[in-house]
Amino acid sequence: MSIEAALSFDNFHKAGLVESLASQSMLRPNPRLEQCLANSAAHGLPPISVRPMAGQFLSVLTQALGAKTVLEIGTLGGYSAILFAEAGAKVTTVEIDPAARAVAVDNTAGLGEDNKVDVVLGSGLEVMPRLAAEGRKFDMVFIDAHFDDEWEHFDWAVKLTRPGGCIILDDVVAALFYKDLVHEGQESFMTRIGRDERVRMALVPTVAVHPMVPTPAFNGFIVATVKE
Ligand SMILES: C[S@@+](CC[C@H](N)C(=O)[O-])C[C@H]1O[C@@H](n2cnc3c(N)ncnc32)[C@H](O)[C@@H]1O
Repeated sequence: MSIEAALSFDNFHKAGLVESLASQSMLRPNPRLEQCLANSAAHGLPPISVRPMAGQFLSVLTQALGAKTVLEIGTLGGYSAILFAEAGAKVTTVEIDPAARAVAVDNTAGLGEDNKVDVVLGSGLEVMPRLAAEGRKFDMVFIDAHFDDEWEHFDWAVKLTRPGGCIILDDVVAALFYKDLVHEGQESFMTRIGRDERVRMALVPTVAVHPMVPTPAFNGFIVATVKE
């Protein structure tokens, strides 16, 4: 096969197969995560937690950073919160929907003192200023709260992350398309974040299967580190 064929756009059609091959070889069985997904589905939560491979990335990142404290905005049933906790962090996770919060409390029960999950009911923009007023700082902040208030969540995340710590803003590419912000010269939450001198950052584009759409989805996240 030629290099051109190896890099062909058509290969995106096989993104699902590549992800499945990678998942089969790289992911290990995890009864707590499996139970979390089953219990979340049984309670009617939508299948929108991070995909298993993306979750594994978050887990590896937590360990690589040595993160002991993680703040998450958008808990759903607690799938990603469990990954942060199992990677060794104490997790504060914020969920606006009381029904989802109750499922997450159930799913995250029984973790140890050093990696327990505190599921706070409220919106990110209510809870983040409160945490900042308490002087809280986190090693890592993960923002995964639908396509809303990206800049505002990111701004608070910078204030709540220790110097050298890390922020992940998920679903950036999908949000840009959702809000019709993909045009030459277009101002957006991404360009605003891009001008933020408090952080260094990169957009990591992804193509992955998603249970809600039949074809592989083009998405991506911003990873940023707060300057020392
Ligand atoms: C994509 S899901 C989170 C998935 C979760 N991080 C995981 O991977 O398991 C988004 C969640 O954010 C919650 N949410 C939406 N807007 C929010 C906000 N402003 N503050 C807190 N939670 C919010 C939704 O109710 C939903 O449960």
